[in-house]
Amino acid sequence: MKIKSVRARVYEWKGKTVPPQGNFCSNAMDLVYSKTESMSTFRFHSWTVVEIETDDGIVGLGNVALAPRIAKAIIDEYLAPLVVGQDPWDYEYLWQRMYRATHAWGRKGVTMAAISAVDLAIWDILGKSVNKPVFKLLGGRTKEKIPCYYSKLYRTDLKAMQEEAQKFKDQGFKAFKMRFGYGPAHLQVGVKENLKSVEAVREVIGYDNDLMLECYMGWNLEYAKRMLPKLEKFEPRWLEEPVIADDIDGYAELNRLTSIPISGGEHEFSLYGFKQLLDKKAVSVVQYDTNRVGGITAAHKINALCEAHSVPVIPHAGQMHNYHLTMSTLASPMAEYFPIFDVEVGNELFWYIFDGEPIADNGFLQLDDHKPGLGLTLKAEYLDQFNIIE
Ligand SMILES: O=C(O)[C@H](O)[C@H](O)[C@@H](O)CO
Ligand SMILES: [Mg+2]
Repeated sequence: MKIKSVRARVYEWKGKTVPPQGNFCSNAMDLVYSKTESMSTFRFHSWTVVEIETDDGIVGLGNVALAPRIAKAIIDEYLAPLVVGQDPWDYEYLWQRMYRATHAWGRKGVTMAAISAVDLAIWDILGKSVNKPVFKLLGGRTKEKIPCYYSKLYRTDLKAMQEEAQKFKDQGFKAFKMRFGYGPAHLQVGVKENLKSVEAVREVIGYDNDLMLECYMGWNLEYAKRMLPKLEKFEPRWLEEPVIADDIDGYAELNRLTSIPISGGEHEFSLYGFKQLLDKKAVSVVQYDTNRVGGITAAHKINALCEAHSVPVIPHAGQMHNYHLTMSTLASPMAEYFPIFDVEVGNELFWYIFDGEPIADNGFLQLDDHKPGLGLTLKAEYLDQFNIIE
């Protein structure tokens, strides 16, 4: 079997979007003075879809959501020529080819995200060519079904957050991730507002359910050190991305400082990036995203590294490409889950592009032992709400 063609298209959403309400989500831009709403930098309203076809007609589907137009350019210009004509079963060789050929300017960020999308499509081909789901090629079924946590609860008004938490608690979720809305720039008022939101959500979900707290790189080391002691009484399962991804020593100091596990990784890339996080004991929960970190070829290696360090892997953002990794290892106890809703920040946009994503049932996800590859197809229903760039 040989790779015959690589097609990368950008799906740009032109449909309705719900503008962020309230103090929506603390984020890395909060500390940078600007007249625009700080979260406006972090929109995922377009997505790159990669289709790789083999000479015997199998089509593998990959995707990438970081800097989609740039990712497409990198795939078209640099990565496609490296894999066309090659055997997809030589996936490690192909991965190294893409990684090393772009090493002078790649390694992390959008280049690794582009490599991830190609690698996902290759693994989709491998599964389809032997009529097995990808997780059966990685380690098989390690769970009867995958526990997942409800991930949204952006910082709107407290009553709305409580209603949202109640709605999904009633749907059987046993774990919830909420977003802080305030950081260092909001002074003591922001500290109080952050604590009020955690108290409000705990009031609804109680202490028999897990609560995770998301900072999305919006704090800094000094602010996090002030906040952590105040948060301990709420018994969070983890505090996520309290500092920017490059502040690995900051992560490590926080992770040593308190009983609250520090999590991160959705903005880290490659096996080497996670070796550094783990060697420095910078995180207690690893959250790579398989469509960013280097695809399944890289994520599978990182799962083994996390197992050796006894650090759980709970990949960022759910989605099928992550569920196969979670299903295939005991090192990954659960998955993130974004339910489908009107397009807002855009984490949920994949629901409008792909068919085949599992719907959570009573806080669990199920994968099909007999659905080959990643198990996704392209959805036709919303095509008229996308501009598609070939
Ligand atoms: O962990 C997450 O789900 C991410 O940080 C979100 O993708 C981001 O949009 C902030 O909520
Ligand atoms: Mg996050």
